[in-house]
Amino acid sequence: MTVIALNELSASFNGRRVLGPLSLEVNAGERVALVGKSGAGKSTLLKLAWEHCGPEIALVPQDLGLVPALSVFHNVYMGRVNQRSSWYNALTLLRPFSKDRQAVGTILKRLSIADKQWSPLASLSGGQRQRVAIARAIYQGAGTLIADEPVSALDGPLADKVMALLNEHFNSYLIALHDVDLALRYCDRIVGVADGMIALDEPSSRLSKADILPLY
Ligand SMILES: Nc1ncnc2c1ncn2[C@@H]1O[C@H](COP(=O)(O)OP(=O)(O)OP(=O)(O)O)[C@@H](O)[C@H]1O
Repeated sequence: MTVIALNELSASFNGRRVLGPLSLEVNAGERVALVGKSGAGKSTLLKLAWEHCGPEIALVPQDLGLVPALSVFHNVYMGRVNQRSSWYNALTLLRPFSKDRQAVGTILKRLSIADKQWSPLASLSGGQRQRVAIARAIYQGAGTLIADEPVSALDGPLADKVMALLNEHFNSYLIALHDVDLALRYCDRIVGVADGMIALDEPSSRLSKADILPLY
């Protein structure tokens, strides 16, 4: 089964083509890293992919899409806001139900930010905010994830921990990663983008770092 299917996709800004035309499929069970240098077109590709295939696919956008005025809990809860009735959401805004507090707390604990559950998002660091956006995606409960550099603000051991958690929660994903070692370690397939086109598409098991570095 295909979970992400893009057919002859292209994108232009101000009359300049920055992506495609390209086609890309991600099958259920495939964890795909999108790699390539800055400006290659990865974010544009991910945005279009989510527009074509969302909203049942979880998303971690590059700008995270969090609400600074809300608590960490409520930002994570947003992952399920469309799955709940409006009265349930209104009550949650005032006084969250204990089962939701627990479920969110468990995810935050795995991301080493359980102590921040009731902090305003605005008081968090960049790396902590990134983990809140990841928690929201996990809480959504979708099987597939699209994420744009979701661990870019995390140090080495934490980035490893978070990638392992994503592999635990998502059966399939398409994730832009600038860290080639992480891509090779956690993803089954590497798709390289250069000048808005797919320049590499291989199983990770057939690639070494040296095969990917020419894309940069
Ligand atoms: N809103 C926009 N208006 C004009 N040009 C844009 C816009 N967004 C992206 N571009 C251009 O499209 C091209 C691809 O950008 P994109 O953000 O997709 O690259 P990227 O590979 O994700 O880069 P990075 O790794 O730095 O995030 C770049 O040349 C960029 O300048």
